[in-house]
Amino acid sequence: MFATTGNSEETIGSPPSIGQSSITFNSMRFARTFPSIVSRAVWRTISTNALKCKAETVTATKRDEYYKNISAQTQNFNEKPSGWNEALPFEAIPGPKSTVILTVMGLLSLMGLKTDVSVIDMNKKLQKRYGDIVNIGKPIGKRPLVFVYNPNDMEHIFRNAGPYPIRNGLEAVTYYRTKVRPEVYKGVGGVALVHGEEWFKYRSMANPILMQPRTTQRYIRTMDTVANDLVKNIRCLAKERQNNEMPEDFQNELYKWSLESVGIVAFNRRLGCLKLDLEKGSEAQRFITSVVKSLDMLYYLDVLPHVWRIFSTKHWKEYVECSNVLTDIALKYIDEALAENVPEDVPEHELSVLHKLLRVDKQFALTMVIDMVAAGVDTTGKTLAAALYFLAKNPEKQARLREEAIKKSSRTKFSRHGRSPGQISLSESDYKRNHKVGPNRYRKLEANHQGFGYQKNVDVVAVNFLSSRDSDQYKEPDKFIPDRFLRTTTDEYSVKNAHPFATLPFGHGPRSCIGKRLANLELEVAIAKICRNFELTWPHEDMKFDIKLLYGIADPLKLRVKPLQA
Ligand code: HEM
Repeated sequence: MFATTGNSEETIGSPPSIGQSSITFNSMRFARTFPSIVSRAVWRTISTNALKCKAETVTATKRDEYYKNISAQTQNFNEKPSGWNEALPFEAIPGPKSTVILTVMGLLSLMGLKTDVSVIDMNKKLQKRYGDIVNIGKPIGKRPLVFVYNPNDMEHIFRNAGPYPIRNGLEAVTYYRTKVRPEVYKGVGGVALVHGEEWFKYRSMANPILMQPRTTQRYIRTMDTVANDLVKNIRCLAKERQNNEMPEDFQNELYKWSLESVGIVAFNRRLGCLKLDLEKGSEAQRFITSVVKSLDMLYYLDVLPHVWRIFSTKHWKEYVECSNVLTDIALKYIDEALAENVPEDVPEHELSVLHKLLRVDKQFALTMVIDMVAAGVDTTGKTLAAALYFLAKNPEKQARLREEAIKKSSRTKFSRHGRSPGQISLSESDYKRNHKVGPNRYRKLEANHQGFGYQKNVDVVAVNFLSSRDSDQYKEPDKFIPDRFLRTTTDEYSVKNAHPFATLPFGHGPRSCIGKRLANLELEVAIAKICRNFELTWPHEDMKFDIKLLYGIADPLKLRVKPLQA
């Protein structure tokens, strides 16, 4: 059922079999060395959460009862919460309100010009000037926005988001699906886009398919072959170039890897993105270009004011062009999967993710796989880029990782949960904390919700990229210090001193990232392989990081890689 069209056969270095894979670098010791901010933070927050929002544990059979319970525990939105009358009106929230910066950025984007306004600096200034809760006003075409900088307020927002948390945004995608290609999407918006009962319906169908550990387990072997292909490409690039330095567009190579990885799950086939000699007009190349470009465009269409609603901007046209390519190729792959005619009596657990989605419904499968690709390429590709950069900058940490990878590779077996006994999750490590690629967390607070002391419906942006680098939360927050996540660390570096909501890389609650297990698997396999096969160095100035749609490296990733005998 798994079609291989990529260049996966050759295994670089050792070891070839999955039980002996280099993914097994996550030994117990290393796991103790590089654990566990997010997992612990998420675990703590989930387990103490008044709403008991354990999205990943919801099974198909129990989900209705589960969510009914959550609803019962949530406040009744028809009643004003206590303290409502004493709360201040929305207008009283301090802030620029005039959205001058966003409007200027929007107008420049309308003219097709790039802006050099640093989102990070802008937020630092806003917080300094107006405090922890800032009224941004109403940017063109958007709802009124409030930025929140304090983890206590973030906690309040997430805990009170109700059973169907609303994350507004991505209106351009919704518009495309409903108005530009209604004949394809037929009103099915997709789990990342819709809200309320409709979201709950899709998410309840998708959770048991995507969030179960055995789903991840099923793809370990193929993730391993994809990572081998990436390693092979890095070897070739190093050979071709002076000083073994990666080319300026190396980030694109990492996007190819992340698309190939998520593509395996979404389309149940190798897409062939990692072929080195990929022709410009080939389907795989068109697919990569469209995915990466459409995500680029979403910064202009979604983050900046929505001028595309008024004029058909250059960015909107490019977005539509890319989305058409993406939609048509996805449709073709889905039709090919449907043509496989999987007998109805094949048990659910033997099916691939795509075939499970197709068993629900073709429309649902289409939106789900496109959402997976849209949400799973940039995020994972940027996280890998940043992780490699920090490893290159920290040779002793890199050596420790390599040593463990090599030592444990031949002994560790995968557990039935699809993890090696000591396998760390990068979401639990400093890699991820350093690279909260999703810089902000969005929630809409509902009507009659008191919010944090202000009487009004508000769209709230929890500015997580600042809180997760706040020196009040983490000592020397910009330093790559994995030991701060050790359970045994009790000094002033320990994450135990930080607020659990200060860093939320995968969000929180029932609407948190549905691809989190998958992303962690992809990253763990790739980082282990790369570290075993190369010594990474960074002989340049420090990398700049910035935010567009996501947070990530802003300079070319010109890593130097010295091939090793793995
Ligand atoms: C390092 C990689 C990734 C990071 C950091 C990340 C982060 C996030 C975050 C922060 C959210 C919003 C959560 C919230 O609002 O509480 C989200 C949502 C989502 N992610 Fe991921 N993600 C990653 C990879 C993936 C992958 C590989 C997939 C593919 C399955 C994926 C699919 C989704 C989807 C479909 C949603 C929307 C869920 C919903 O609205 O119900 N993500 N992700």
